Amino acid sequence: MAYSRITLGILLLVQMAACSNDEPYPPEGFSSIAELDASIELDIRYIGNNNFLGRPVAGYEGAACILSTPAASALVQVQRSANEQGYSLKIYDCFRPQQAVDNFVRWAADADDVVMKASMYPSVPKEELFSRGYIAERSGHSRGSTVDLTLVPLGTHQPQLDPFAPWDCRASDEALRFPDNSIDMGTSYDCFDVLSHTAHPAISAQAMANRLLLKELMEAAGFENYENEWWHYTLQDEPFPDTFFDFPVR
Ligand SMILES: C[C@@H](N)C(=O)N[C@H](C)C(=O)O
Ligand SMILES: [Zn+2]
Repeated sequence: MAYSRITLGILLLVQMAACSNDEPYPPEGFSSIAELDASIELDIRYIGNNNFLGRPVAGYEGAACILSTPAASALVQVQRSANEQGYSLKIYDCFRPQQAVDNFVRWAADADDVVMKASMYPSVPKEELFSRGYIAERSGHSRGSTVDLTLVPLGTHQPQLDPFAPWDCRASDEALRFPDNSIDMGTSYDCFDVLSHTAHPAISAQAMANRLLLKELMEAAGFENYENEWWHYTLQDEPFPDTFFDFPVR
């Protein structure tokens, strides 16, 4: 009798595991950009060390861009328009699970963990990154229709780099910033600084023209820029405006 109960229990566990493996991925209502348009370059920063923490972030199991299906389809339109002008989109982050945001919050609470401070937030005290609007505790990314991205010349690729070298994300000389095949946007991605505010006047005329080109292309497809970060766009007509999802990125 005891043996058959154990057997039944094991069978139930096996069945539960099989069911959970059968769940569709990405979940209903979401799409993977690589499946819709493989020409869009992916440089998903939070899966590795090249980010403001200097280490992989919780919830990133693959270098994928998952977005709500309307946001993903709109981005494919943007890619077509960018291609006509000799550029491709390059994506740094898309859907961001709540566990990743919680990881940012834990990281921010550790005042001793400042490995990337000099290169990525040199002029902002770490404890003010949230209050100054550079990172959010409830992020639009977790609603699935927000994307961090740039424009790259067609045919180029992200160069290899040492994320821990003494880069300066605000340097006017591009060679001193993190190497990136992005066109010059005035600062590096995730450079938490006033110079990253989209309309900040102290960047070069070329960098401002490049930011405005990205903005025009994105707005034409229904996205809205966040004024504190030239790279951050949200689909205005987002399908899940009140839901913060927590499935992993893969
Ligand atoms: C962390 C940065 N890439 C970003 O997306 N910031 C905004 C404010 C957010 O966290 O939603
Ligand atoms: Zn963002």
